Amino acid sequence: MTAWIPASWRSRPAQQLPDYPDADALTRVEAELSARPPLVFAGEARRLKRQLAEVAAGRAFLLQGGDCAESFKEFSADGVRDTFRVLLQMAVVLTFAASRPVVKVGRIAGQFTKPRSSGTEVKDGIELPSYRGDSVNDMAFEGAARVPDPARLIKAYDQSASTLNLLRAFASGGYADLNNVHQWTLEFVKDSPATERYLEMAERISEALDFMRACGVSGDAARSLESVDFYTSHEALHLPFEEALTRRDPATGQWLASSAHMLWIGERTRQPDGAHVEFMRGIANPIGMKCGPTMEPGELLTLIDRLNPSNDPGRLVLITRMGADKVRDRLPALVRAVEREGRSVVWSCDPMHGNTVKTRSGYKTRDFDRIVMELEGFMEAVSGEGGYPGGVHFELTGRDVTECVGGARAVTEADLSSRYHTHCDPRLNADQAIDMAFRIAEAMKRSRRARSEDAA
Ligand SMILES: O=C[C@H](O)[C@H](O)COP(=O)(O)O
Ligand SMILES: C=C(OP(=O)(O)O)C(=O)O
Ligand SMILES: [Mn+2]
Repeated sequence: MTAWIPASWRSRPAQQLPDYPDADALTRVEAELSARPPLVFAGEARRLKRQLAEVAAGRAFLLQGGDCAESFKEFSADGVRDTFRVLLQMAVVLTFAASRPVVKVGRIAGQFTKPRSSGTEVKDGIELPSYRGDSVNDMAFEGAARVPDPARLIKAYDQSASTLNLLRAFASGGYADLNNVHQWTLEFVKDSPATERYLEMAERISEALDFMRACGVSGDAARSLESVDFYTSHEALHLPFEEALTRRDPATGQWLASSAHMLWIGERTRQPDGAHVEFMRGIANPIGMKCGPTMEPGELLTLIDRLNPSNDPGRLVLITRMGADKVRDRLPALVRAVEREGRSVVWSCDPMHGNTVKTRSGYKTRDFDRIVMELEGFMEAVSGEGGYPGGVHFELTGRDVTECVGGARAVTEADLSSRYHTHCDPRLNADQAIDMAFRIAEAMKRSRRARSEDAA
C-alpha cells in the first residue's frame, strides 16, 4: 500500500462527488477552508475513541442520531437544542435500561452532503441534476439552483462552527444537568404515551438523585451528572472539504479530520480501492462504515484490514443497514467472520436506510414497526454469533414532523403531508424517537435474558 497523505484519495476513483463547473473556484474555497481553525480537537476525538473502545468491549452503548441532511434555511438555535434534547432523553432511557454509559454522537454540525441513488431528478417531464445537500446545491427544482456552488462549503463550515458552539454550551453549561431530566420534556409531546413513560422514568431518576444527595454523594461523582460528553459526526462524502480540514495533531503527529469527531463511509462509497476508503484509512478519528445487504464477509474483512490494520479498539464502528426483511439472513455471516478473526469493532444498527418506501402520493417514508423489526433482528443476529449489539444510528429530529409512519401516537400515511420538512430522508419525530428508545431498551433486556438463560 502506498504512503498516505490527505490528498492521496485524488488518484482513486471517486463516487458521488459533485461536478463543479468552475474548478478554480473550488480550489480557492479549499485554500480558504485550509486556513480556517479546526472545528474539533484531536484530544476530543481520542476521548471518543476511548469511549467507543468501551462499547466494543461490551461495557457501554452508542447512540448516534440526527437529521438525514442539515439545512441552511432551517438552521436555528431552537432546532439544535431540540435535537440535542431528544438525544439526551433517549440516552437517559437507554442508560437506565442498559445500566451502562451511553456514548452520545449527533449527526449534526456538518451533515450537509448527500449521496443519491440517481444523478438526476425528473418532474413533469423536466430533468435536472439531483439535490446533493446544502453544501453542494439548492433543493429548489430549478436549473440554476441545482448547479454545484463551492461557496456553499464556506457556509457549511460556518454553520457547523455555530452549531458546535451551541452544542458545547448545551453540553457543559447546565442544560444537560441530569437534575433537569423533568424539564427536558417537550411541550408538544406532553399528552403522548411515550412522554408518560418518560415522565415515570424521570420520576424514578429524580428519586435516585435525591437519595444520592441524602447519602452525601458529592464532589466528582455529583459533578459528573451536571454535564455530558456530546460528539459530532457526518458522512465523509465531500472529500475536497474533508481534505481541506485535515490537520496534523502536534501532540501525536497523526492526521485528524477536524470537521467532526467521528466520520463515516456511506454504503455507496465503500469500494475498497475507491477514494473514500483511501481518505478514511489515513485519519486518526474514530470512523464508521455502513454495511448494507450486498456486503459479503470477505469484502468486509478486506475493508477492515484497510481501515483498521492494527485492530485498534474504538477505531471502527460497523453500521449495519440491511432492511427488516434481510437482516436475519445477511447479518449473521458478517458477524461470524469478524468475530472468528478476532477483529475489534462496534456493531451498530441503522434501521432506517434499509426500510425506506415511497407512498402512492410520492413521499419517502419509513414504518416505525419495521424499524423496530430490524433492530430486533440485529440484536438477535449479533448476539447469536457471539458479538455485542453495541449501538444504534437514527435519522431523527427534536421537532414534531410527520415523516415516518406509526409509533405510539400513530402518524398515518394521510398525515405525512402536514409537516413533512426533511431535505432528504424521513426522520423520527421527538415522540417517535423517545418511544423508540423504550423499544430498544425492551429488546436489550430480552437479549440479555436470552444470553443469561443460554449461559445457565
Ligand atoms: O441519506 C441517504 C441517501 O442520501 C438517501 O437515502 C438517498 O436517497 P435517494 O434514493 O432519494 O437518492
Ligand atoms: C446516506 C446515508 O446512508 P447509507 O450510506 O447507509 O445509504 C445516510 O446515513 O444518510
Ligand atoms: Mn439518509
